[in-house]
Amino acid sequence: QRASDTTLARVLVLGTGGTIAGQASARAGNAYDSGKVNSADLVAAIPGIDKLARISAEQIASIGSQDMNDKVWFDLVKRIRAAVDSKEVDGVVITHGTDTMEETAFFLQNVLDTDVPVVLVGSMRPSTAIGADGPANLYEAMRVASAPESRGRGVLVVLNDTIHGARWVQKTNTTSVQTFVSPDAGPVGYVDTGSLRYLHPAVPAERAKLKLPEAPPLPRVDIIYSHANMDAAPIEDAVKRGAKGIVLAGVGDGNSSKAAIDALAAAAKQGVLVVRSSRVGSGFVNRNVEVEDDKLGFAVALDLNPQKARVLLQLLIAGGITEPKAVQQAYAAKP
Ligand SMILES: NC(=O)C[C@H](N)C(=O)O
Repeated sequence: QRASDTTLARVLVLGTGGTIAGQASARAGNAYDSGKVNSADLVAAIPGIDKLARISAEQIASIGSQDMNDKVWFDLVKRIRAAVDSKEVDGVVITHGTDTMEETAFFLQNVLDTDVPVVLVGSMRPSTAIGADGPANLYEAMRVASAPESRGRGVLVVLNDTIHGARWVQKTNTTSVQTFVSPDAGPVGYVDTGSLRYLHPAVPAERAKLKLPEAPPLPRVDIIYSHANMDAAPIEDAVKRGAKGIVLAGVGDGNSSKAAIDALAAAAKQGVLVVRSSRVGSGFVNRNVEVEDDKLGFAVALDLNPQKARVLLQLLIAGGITEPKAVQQAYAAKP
């Protein structure tokens, strides 16, 4: 960081861990431990990144994103809001594991109310790997976060030269560096070390304007995975353990066996909010096609996959929403 660089954007890097901060382990040839390198060291190792922005780095957590949790989410929101409110930043980069990156991105999108670019970045190979993808991804995320044309696009995910929107992005491959895709919408743009291209102009976000409770945890919402020969037990168990909402990761267009649908209807009657989504990985779940949503009191997740549908339902319940109709409206919004 040089004093003469005051024309450069100010970007705050918030580290949470993940493979991008991973280090090789002796367990196996390709083994590693997530979240070992802090974000300041990740940035310092990238030649030329200081020419993109005036960078400050802080550590919020050091975890694999399989351990991502409400506390880290609330801490991220608090720090980002403080930075935005005090006008100390022009952009934010969050280093994050890829496993639950889409959930964190979607959560932040629903609760942050700012035009400042917030960009999540990770990697599929640890920092010590041959051909580590983290440095290029982080460089590109910095480019995106520091660019004025990234303003007003909501929360973004950058990996492998591609920029995705929080609503649409999902991890689709267990190991490939080309793991993130947006099956129902396509990416919002492309970035490499020399260029940044958005495919469409920024449209003002229809924000869900969801109010976060003062402190974690968010209400309990369970995802129930549907399959052949499905009985009612997993749904009845979820109700017994106090789930306030159930997201069905249904077969096909968000469907399940008669026993499971009956159990969901019984849960809905007791005031548990039920949202049907699909385990398929792309496409919309529409209302009343094979399931009588109006009659049974269900909402459908539309394009949201089960893990994102869960986050939204948690936020809605936390915000005091109790009616399936109001739930349905929130799923239709495009924050
Ligand atoms: N590629 C990765 O980042 C996977 C890792 N388990 C994580 O999500 O933290």
